[in-house]
Amino acid sequence: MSNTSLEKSKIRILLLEGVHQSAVDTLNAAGYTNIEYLTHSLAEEDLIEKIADAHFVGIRSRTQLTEKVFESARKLVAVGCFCIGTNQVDLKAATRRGIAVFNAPFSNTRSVAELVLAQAILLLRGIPEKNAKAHRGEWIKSAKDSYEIRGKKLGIIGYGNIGTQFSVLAEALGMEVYFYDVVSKLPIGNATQVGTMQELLNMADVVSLHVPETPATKYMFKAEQFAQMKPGSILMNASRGTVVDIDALAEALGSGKLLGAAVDVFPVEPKSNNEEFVSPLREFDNCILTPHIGGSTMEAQENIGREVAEKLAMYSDNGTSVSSVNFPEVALPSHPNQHRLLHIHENVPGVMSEINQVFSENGINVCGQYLQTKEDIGYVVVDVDKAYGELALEKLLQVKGTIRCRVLF
Ligand SMILES: NC(=O)c1ccc[n+]([C@@H]2O[C@H](COP(=O)([O-])OP(=O)(O)OC[C@H]3O[C@@H](n4cnc5c(N)ncnc54)[C@H](O)[C@@H]3O)[C@@H](O)[C@H]2O)c1
Ligand SMILES: O=C(O)[C@H](O)COP(=O)(O)O
Repeated sequence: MSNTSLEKSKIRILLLEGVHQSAVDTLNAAGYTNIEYLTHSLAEEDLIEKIADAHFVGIRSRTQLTEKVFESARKLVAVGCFCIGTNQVDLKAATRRGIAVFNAPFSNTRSVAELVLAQAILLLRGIPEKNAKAHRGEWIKSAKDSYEIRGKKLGIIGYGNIGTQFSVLAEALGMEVYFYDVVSKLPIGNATQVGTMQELLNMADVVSLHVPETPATKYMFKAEQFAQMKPGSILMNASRGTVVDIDALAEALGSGKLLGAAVDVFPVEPKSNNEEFVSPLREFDNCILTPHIGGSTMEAQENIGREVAEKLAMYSDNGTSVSSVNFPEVALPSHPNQHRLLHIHENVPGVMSEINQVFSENGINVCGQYLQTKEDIGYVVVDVDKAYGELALEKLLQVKGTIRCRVLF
């Protein structure tokens, strides 16, 4: 598969799921105007049809980029996830095809941390239930099961960008913070890392999940973990819907084991705002249900739009792959008066020597060369005199192990 440098007006960009206007503005400012903008996600068949012509696609957490979808994405150069999670993308399938995947690892983390902090306060005061009842005409003026957040123990599972920010905010309100993570982490403030999840669950008044979706986190929170929680404690999940067994949570709420819960992410989420939200948790007034809006603030979305669009434009303009989640990371200078060859290949012995032979055997002077490998793939970028760009591309495409190669003018 190959690509020569396309005029920017011919580079087709498909943006889905209503990414912020800042993404469009950033791409336009970089000269990319051939943009199809949709406010919703697409069902697999429609996506397969639309993505066939796209060079770049921008998605959020809802769009599933599967092996089957990539199979039809013959022109696709890169994917921009305008969010943190990349579990909706078959990264192996993308990598095998030399498609770089980018995301926005930080921009919405503060928004999530603020939301869970607010939820912890509301749940400890029994507000969701009192509010729901008041809407139905009931008046529950009572201090029963109503607590201050000050002095309570917060247990964070997954002490990454969101977990650490929540930790700092919670300490500022007087919480005692403990965390469990598979990696040894530097505690921020006075937080304490504990050795096992059970230890955390046995002591925490509020438990909050902030892990990514991985095979190890899939249903990591089920009946066994609810049994280990303190009676009258709270569970919050703004990570991924597959992390918690929802039936076990419904059971823990139904039995009165938990004081309350807050859930922002679900194993199955409606595909659009027009679809009904179905969940066994709907019956519980002491469970805050939010439609996967942890990162949905104006600030976060605007920043994400700009950040990911910049990464896509940069990769398209000069091959820079810094902060890609699946690709060797190469930071590249501009290449005035030269042609830049971007060669993605299987990371096996012999490929680089064959690539270098292409230049020596054809008398092509190399003006700059940058190489990085990551697991199964290698990414070499070679700048040559502009007289030789086309020839070098033709020869590089014949190198055994080539996944794709394009030249930038
Ligand atoms: N609700 C939302 O709108 C929303 C918004 C942003 C992010 N998220 C979700 O939150 C997740 C966390 O975001 P982040 O920015 O803090 O990610 P991060 O990568 O910075 O942190 C994740 C932490 O989880 C830890 N971890 C991984 N596997 C674990 C396991 N099995 N047990 C314990 N700890 C484990 C990691 O070591 C890391 O410290 C994202 O992956 C995303 O799925 C949801
Ligand atoms: O991974 C993320 O950043 C969050 O789940 C937010 O996803 P969204 O962009 O679909 O709201």
